[in-house]
Amino acid sequence: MARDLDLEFVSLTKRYGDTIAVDAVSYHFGAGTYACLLGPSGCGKSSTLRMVAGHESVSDGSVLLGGRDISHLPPAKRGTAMMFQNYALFPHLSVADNVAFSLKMKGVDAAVRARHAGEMLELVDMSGFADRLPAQLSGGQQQRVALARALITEPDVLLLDEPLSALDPFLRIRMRAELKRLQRELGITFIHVTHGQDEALALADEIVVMNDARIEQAGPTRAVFDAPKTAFVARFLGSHNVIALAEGKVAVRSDALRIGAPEGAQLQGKITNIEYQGTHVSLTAAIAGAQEVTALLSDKDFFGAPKDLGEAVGLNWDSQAAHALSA
Ligand SMILES: Nc1ncnc2c1ncn2[C@@H]1O[C@H](COP(=O)(O)OP(=O)(O)OP(=O)(O)O)[C@@H](O)[C@H]1O
Repeated sequence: MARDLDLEFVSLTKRYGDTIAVDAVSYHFGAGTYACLLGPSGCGKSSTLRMVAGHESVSDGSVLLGGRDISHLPPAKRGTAMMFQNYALFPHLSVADNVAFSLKMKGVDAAVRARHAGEMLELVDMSGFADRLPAQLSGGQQQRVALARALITEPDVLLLDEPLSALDPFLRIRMRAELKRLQRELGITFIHVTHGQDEALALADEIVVMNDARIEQAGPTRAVFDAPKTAFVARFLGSHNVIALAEGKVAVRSDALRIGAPEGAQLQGKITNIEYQGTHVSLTAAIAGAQEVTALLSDKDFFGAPKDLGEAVGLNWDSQAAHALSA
C-alpha cells in the first residue's frame, strides 16, 4: 500500500575523485509521481539513481523520503527498490525464488514467501512461469520478473535504470504501457532513468532534464516540453527549432511553423529537404545565418500546397509559440 511519502534531493552531490558526477542537485518529487530523469550519456542520471537506492555513497547533500534522511541507510532499509537495466536475475533460481529472494533474506517463512511471490507474479501477468529458470524466458518476461522482484519489498519508491533499453522497439512500447499501468495501480513513486525523450514524454508526469551533472530544467512534462528554457533542453527534447533572431534565441515547435509565401513572412528560406512521414510531412528550410529550421505539416496541408526542393518559402509562427531561451 502506498504511504504517500515525498522524495526530495537536497543539494545532492556525487564525486568520483576529481569528477563531479552530480553537482548539488535539489528537487522535490510529490508522492505517487512518475518521474523520468533524462539527459545525454554521462550527465549523472545513474549516479543520482544509485545514490537514492543506496548503491552509491552520497558525497554531499541528502536524500529525504517522507522527510526522513535516508542518505546513509543500507539499501534494504530505505523504502526504495531498484530495477536494473540487465534485470540481474539469479540464473540458478526459479522465477518464484528470484521474486521471493529478498523475503528469504529477511527470514520470512517459505509458505508466506510463496504466497507473496505468487501475488507479485500475478501483478505482472507471469503466474504461469513460476517454476521456470530466467534463461527459459524472453527479454520481456525477464523484465516482468525483475519488476515483481523489486515490488515484493513493497517500496515507496521504485527506481528504474533504463528498464526498457534491452527490449526490441515493439516490446519496448508494450512494456512502457505496462509500467505506466503498474505505477497507476500501485500509486507509488517511480523514478525512471532514460536516454529516450519519447519514452520520457510517454510515461512521465514530471521530467528532470539533466546536463553536465546538474538539472537543466524540470517540471510537469508538458510544461517543460511546451516551454523549454534553454537551447539544450529544446534540442534534447526534439520537435523544436532553436532560431537565432535579432532579439535573441527562441525555441519554436516544428508543428507551430507555417509555410507560406516569402513576401512579408517572419523568416525567408529555401527548402533543403522534404520527408514524407505518413501522417505528416517534415520540411527543412535553410534560413539566414547558415541556420536550418524544420516545419512539420499535416499531410493534408502539405499536399494541399506542395513545395519543391530549392523553392523559396516564408516561415511564420504565432508570437506565443516562440519561447525566449536563456542559454
Ligand atoms: N564508478 C565511477 N568512477 C568514476 N567515475 C564514474 C563512476 N561512475 C560514473 N562516473 C562518471 O560520472 C559521470 C556520470 O556518470 P553516470 O553513470 O551517472 O551518467 P549517466 O547520465 O547515467 O550516463 P549513461 O546514460 O551513459 O548511463 C560520468 O562522467 C562518468 O564517467
